[in-house]
Amino acid sequence: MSSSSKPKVLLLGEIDHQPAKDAFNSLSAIAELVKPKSTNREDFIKECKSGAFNGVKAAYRTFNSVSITGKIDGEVCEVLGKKGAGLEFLSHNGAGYDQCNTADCTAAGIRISNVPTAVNAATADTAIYLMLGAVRNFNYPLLNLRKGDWRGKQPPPLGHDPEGKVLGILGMGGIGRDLKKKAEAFGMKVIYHNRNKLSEEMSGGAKYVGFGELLKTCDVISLNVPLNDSTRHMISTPQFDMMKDSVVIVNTARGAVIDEAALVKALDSGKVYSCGLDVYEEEPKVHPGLVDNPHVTLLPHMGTWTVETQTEMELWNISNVRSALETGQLRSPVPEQRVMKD
Ligand SMILES: O=CC(=O)O
Repeated sequence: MSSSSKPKVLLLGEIDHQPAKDAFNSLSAIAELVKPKSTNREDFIKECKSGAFNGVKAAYRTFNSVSITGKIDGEVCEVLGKKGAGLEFLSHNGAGYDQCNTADCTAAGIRISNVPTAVNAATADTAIYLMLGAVRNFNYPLLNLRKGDWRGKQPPPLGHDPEGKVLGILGMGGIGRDLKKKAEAFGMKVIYHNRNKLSEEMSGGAKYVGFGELLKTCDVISLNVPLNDSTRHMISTPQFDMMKDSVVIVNTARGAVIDEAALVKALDSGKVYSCGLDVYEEEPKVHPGLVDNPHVTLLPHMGTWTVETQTEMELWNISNVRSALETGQLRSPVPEQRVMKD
């Protein structure tokens, strides 16, 4: 096949791990691999309009490529999709694809895939770390030790044991289910709320409860839902008001699922005992009320940040691109578009 007759694959962002670099480069047998020259959205849109990506069938994108393209919204879909470069498949390297507007992509004939499953264990591990940090109040003594002040002038406040506490998992997808198993090893009782009640086998016997009951009855609440119009700020002041006093909040999903300003107020009032967060409403900005609070456990979006998981995610994402090129179908299309066919 001459290179001009091959479809193009657009790489938006970087592939970091050697097995995945090799897998991506092997696509050159069936596609022309192209990268944008642009480093910002304005230039990227101009580059699309210049025809540089015409004939692009599939694109591999990373979370950080948002710095090149901005959000994948109507404006970007216009120049990349069927009225522009002709992109048909957009493979997002991550479980959460809220940077891509699915309705705009659908309208432009672009089908999206994400990376489920591969992220589960590492993200659930991160939730466990954050939960233990918050429940045991480990951040406060940790800060004193690093200041050379051992346990501080006063003994640090006592933490709590996870043993015997009720963990409510909001969103019982793959990550939620993995977290359930791990939390049970700490002696926690797990209940969950989800759009749909799962089979006994899928839920591993965890009790399904309504949203309100979960808010009212849990000692620890972990957020494991995708960010979309119906989950944005699903936890705000009215929901905090329904929770038990001294509840602990854990978020490894997306920051905007929680109203961050309302969380800071609930922490300041003592309604929320502590929280463990990996994600924030306006990353990389973190609310000063969180940064300045020595009792909360915070990470800078590290949920899947391990060699094994990152490698597995990159390989999975490449398998979506390959499947799109070879079969015209994505391996793991996003739920909103699962019925979309040619
Ligand atoms: O945030 C990480 C992911 O969405 O996979």
